[in-house]
Amino acid sequence: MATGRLSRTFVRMVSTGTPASSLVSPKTPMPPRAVTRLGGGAGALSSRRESHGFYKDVETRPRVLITGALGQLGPGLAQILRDRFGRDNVIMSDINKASDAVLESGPFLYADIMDMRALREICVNYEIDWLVHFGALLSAVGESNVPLAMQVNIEGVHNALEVARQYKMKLFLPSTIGAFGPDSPRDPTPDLCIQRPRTIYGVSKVHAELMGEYYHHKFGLDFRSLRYPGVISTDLPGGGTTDYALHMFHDALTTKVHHCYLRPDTRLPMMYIDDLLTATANFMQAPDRALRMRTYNIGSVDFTPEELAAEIRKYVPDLEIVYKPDHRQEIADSWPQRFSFVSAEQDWGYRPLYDLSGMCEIMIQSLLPKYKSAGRVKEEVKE
Ligand SMILES: NC(=O)C1=CN([C@@H]2O[C@H](COP(=O)(O)OP(=O)(O)OC[C@H]3O[C@@H](n4cnc5c(N)ncnc54)[C@H](O)[C@@H]3O)[C@@H](O)[C@H]2O)C=CC1
Ligand SMILES: CC(=O)[C@H](N)C(=O)O
Repeated sequence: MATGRLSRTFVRMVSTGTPASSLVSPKTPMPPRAVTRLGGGAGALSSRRESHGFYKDVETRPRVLITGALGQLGPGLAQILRDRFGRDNVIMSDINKASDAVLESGPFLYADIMDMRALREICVNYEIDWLVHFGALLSAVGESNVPLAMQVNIEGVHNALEVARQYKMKLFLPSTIGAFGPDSPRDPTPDLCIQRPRTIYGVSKVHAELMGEYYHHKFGLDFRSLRYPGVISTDLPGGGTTDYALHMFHDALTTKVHHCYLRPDTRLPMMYIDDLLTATANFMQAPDRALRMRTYNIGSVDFTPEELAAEIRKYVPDLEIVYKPDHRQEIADSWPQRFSFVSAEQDWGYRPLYDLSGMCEIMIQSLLPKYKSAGRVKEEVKE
């Protein structure tokens, strides 16, 4: 069948609500772990692992499902895991419609994390070994819709935990600097300290950390979590408090004016996406014996809006920042200013590569050609 025809069929299946587990991009039929040795046609996915004959590959080539994979972090993590475990062993899923680029890149499914039956079906039918649970509402969006944030960030986590327990999968779900609050030590914030966050996002993440650790101790679930700082990437973020930093890069290259919703001296921990995704993949692969804890802080730099602006002005000297703090200021004021990640360094060899100037350099280098080709770069930028 022609790809174009299959593609339209896929879109129709999504929009008419066909059960999640039956939706695989036909552009990317999902073969078993190692098609070459199976010798069957692509797409001849069996529900019985022994028919693949690759039991021992579970360690080195696990099959991974990523929920909420269409956000800021999912596509990048899918890419890294596909490089390590094979394209078809990493299935992206979300409740949003995937772009052509995502559909071309590997298997994609519709999966709502609130739909427990569909999650079960996917995990059984596609023999999922590792569940990466990214589906969530971030801090600013969460505050504007608390009931939905409670559903997605709390009930969704319950579903992920239960599915992972029932089918003996490894579960990774990220936590955040937002899991700390104004009573936590903020400079630096260690792994273990008082956690009394003031946002529904933070509360739900502390809940996820504690529930994951409880499932680990009670049921032996291989639960792992990293507390991420604000993530800097060329892809735009999904509604958090740290988002200003990404928008500042985009505004610098286009309008040269950034309206900042935080005060100029608001310090927050941040890191570049490549460091974060590599760390996540390494942490998931780290031997269990190396982990003294199930939840670790990671990070690399911390800066304020005025420090970031000063660094970006090395490329765009006339960048103007207009400060107009809003409700997100209160959230930022309750979060860590500097993050301690010595335990991650000691236990499983965490090593970030990008400092503030390296991060700015790669962001400008990556964004500039895109904006130039779109004819949106306002004037000369120092490369
Ligand atoms: N991006 C960041 O700076 C940080 C992210 N994190 C965590 O990393 C994870 C991924 O973050 P991002 O990619 O930035 O988030 P994002 O907001 O960009 O994407 C979240 C995705 O979840 C999906 N989603 C929402 N409701 C869903 C549902 N019911 N079922 C399935 N999917 C659903 C959305 O469609 C969206 O594609 C989240 O758990 C977040 O809390 C933690 C700290 C920092
Ligand atoms: C740090 C985060 O968890 C996220 N970027 C947010 O600002 O909500």
